[in-house]
Amino acid sequence: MNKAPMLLQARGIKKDFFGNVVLKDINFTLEKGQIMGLVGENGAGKSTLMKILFGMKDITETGGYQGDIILDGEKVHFETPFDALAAGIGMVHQEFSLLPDFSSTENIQLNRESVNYNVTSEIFGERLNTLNKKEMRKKAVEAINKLGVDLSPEMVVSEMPVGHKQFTEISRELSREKMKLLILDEPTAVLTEKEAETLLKTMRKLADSGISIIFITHRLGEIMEVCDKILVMRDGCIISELEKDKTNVREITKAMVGREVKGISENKRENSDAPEIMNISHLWVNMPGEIVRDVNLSVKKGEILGIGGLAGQGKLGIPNGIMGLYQAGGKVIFDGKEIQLNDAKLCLKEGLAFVSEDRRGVGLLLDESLEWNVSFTAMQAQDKYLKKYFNGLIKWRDQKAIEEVTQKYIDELQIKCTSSKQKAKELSGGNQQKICLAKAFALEPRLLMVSEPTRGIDVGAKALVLEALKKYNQEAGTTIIMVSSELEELRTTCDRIAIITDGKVAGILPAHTSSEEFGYLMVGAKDMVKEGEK
Ligand SMILES: Nc1ncnc2c1ncn2[C@@H]1O[C@H](COP(=O)(O)OP(=O)(O)OP(=O)(O)O)[C@@H](O)[C@H]1O
Repeated sequence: MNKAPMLLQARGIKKDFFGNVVLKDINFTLEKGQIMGLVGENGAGKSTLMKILFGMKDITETGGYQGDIILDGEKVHFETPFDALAAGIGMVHQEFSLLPDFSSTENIQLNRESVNYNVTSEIFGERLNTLNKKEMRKKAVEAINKLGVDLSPEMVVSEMPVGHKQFTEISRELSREKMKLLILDEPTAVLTEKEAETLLKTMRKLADSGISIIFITHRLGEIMEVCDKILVMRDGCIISELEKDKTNVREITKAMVGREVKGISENKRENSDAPEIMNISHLWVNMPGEIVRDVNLSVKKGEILGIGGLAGQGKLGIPNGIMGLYQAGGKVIFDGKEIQLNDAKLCLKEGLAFVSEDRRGVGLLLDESLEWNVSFTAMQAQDKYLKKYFNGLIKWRDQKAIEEVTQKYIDELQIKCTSSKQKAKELSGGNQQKICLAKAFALEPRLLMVSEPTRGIDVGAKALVLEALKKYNQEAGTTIIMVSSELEELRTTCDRIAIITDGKVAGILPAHTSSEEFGYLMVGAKDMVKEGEK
């Protein structure tokens, strides 16, 4: 068989951020129509390498890079994403680069019309009036159809659940003409299994039409399903290059972390006699795409209660509603006292904490240090990590306490950073997720809600994060409500799992119940379930 022509070659790529070397000597080639998987632990350097290929300002503003990139036989050096776009490279980033106040159609079409990558909404607003909206909608719908998903072209980005935002990003790239290379940085992290499957199929179609794809994901099953070859990165180097047909998930994992990865120990606790700590009755939450209609739940003190279900059924709406991030109604009683809904600050004061699934949107203060991120909410809501003078009249940051608590969680969660003073935006995605957890732990809540806690976390660190939640639950006695789209992760971490369908509780089963039974609840076949409370 003839080898496909080469599209891309990277030769001796090196990158440091102010002396911190994050890419050492990267060499690889990519053929036309080939899908290359890029895997590695959190902080291995995957996103940095892709940002170089796409001419991102994080790279140009930090001294550029060394080495050569050859595209279609010509040496290229992109100073801005526009240079990369003009050369036929598209990229879907880990963080969304959408305009929140505009619809999917506008986002899909505007970025390709735009002349300035970071152009403000005001300018877009004016431009919008002069554009042919009917034509734009038609093209956006074409791109959405290419992807094969159920996405409303009219929905405004700020009201979309994360999965829809991701599809808008991908549709935007698909609407570009003359695309040669598509870079997808963890595109499936915010998608459900079914949505991810759709995306993988589209990727295969695109590759068959001659477009090359670089695909970063922590879900190794997806790598095996769709890639032709796999590059494994560790600590800024390429550790191995594997052909899909000659490798397996175990070998890839071992290459990534340099050791065999231990599974997560199973939770076999049954504490049915524990008293109730939270009672949720007739809860409704107006979270677009994750509407909660009528949820009734009793949470037991000291347990880890899992909340699962298919995307769009309302599981994400529950913690978001209780914590006041979306409009909610109904009654929530916590430790004998009714929680005032729609007031996030009051919830924090009552001893509730929430790690959102939307890490960048509500999770982090990106321009601030890790110390500030970990301690800020506790300082603001609970007067923690403050020194008080004159009977509390004057409060001042307790720098030593702040440093200590941040360092404690950097060690426990193995957060990869240069120091606790580093800015949050400089951390890799997975390590940012760990900071979100540290921030919640630092609040020492009586009840902690976590939503998609392992999103973007590598296979090695996943067990670490789940074990950290269990340890925190056992040692501090904190009750945890964990929302996740990964049933297996719920089954190994929780005591009981409630499945949400159509905005209501379809049933609650002990975590050790078989996946099949949970599956029945998810698809509304309650009658098929044998055991549990239903
Ligand atoms: N703007 C920046 N300034 C300083 N350091 C940075 C910056 N961007 C990334 N880094 C560092 O470069 C290293 C590699 O990060 P990168 O985001 O490439 O990792 P990754 O492999 O994509 O990880 P993840 O799987 O968690 O997304 C990390 O140690 C990170 O802290």
